[in-house]
Amino acid sequence: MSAFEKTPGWLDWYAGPSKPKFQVPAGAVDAHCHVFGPGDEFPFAPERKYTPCDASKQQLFALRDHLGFARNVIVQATCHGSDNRAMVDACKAAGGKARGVATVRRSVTDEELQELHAAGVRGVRFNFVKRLVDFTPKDELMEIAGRIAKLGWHVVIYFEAVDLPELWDFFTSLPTTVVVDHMGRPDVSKPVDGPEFELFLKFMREHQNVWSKVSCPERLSVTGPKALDGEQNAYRDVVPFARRVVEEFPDRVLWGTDWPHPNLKDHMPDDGLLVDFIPHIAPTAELQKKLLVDNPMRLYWPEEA
Ligand SMILES: O=C(O)c1cc(C(=O)O)oc(=O)c1
Repeated sequence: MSAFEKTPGWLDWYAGPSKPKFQVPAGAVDAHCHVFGPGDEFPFAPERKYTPCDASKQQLFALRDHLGFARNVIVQATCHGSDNRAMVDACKAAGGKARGVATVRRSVTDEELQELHAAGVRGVRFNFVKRLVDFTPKDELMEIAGRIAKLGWHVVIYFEAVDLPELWDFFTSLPTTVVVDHMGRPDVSKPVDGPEFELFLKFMREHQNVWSKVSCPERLSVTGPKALDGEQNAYRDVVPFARRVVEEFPDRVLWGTDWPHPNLKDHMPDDGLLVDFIPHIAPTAELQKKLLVDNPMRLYWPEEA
């Protein structure tokens, strides 16, 4: 028994995912996933907004192998706050097959940043989703960005589409590569060529340093169908949005499972079927290789790319 009690209604990750029908290209990277604890070994942060189930590094690596991926990028989950130990432990255990994205505070020392770098961390995450984190002043974030820029790291940003106008000036002054989580969470019930998503495309078009993860259809979809029971055409309403980004910015897109899928309320997807979503948004072998191999390798393993 864990000392932690899960948030009421918490959905655990899907056990026994199917084998994807879509075979990912050799060397593919799952560029957005997390580990949770285990809480008894790596306690969740006191300031967390949710308490998840455990999702260990061994379980993550088993999923990687099952789905046919070669590597992972493990993103610090907000339930661990700025205590990066679980993520760092997973990166170290992966034997070079994982990189990390950390959460740090202004008080982080240069020595600590160097240790994170040695463990495989190549970026920091700034989170603006109000249900997940407390507000951090922008001057603190900008100071952190300036420091990590010197290490060659990038900034990952997570925000809701409605907040992009207000955050625009801050985002466009960041001195690093900037990677947007989950396409900036578009409202996919709005038109793909409407003003809200057009602003996001403009953000990428006018700023060559901005990349996007075309991930999380299971989070963004309104009408489904869900990636369950062998469904090969899951989350159809998200396809036009993700495909648009992949086709317009083929060299600045990443894909990830988002396993273990924190805070899903409706259903937990079969991760094998999530992989089968990829050819719908990246329809050619060339786009698939850029999305799954070339782009993440350039960003996270430039010495091997
Ligand atoms: O939408 C979310 O709830 C969510 C949460 C986290 C996190 O807690 O770190 O990460 C994600 O990529 C997505």
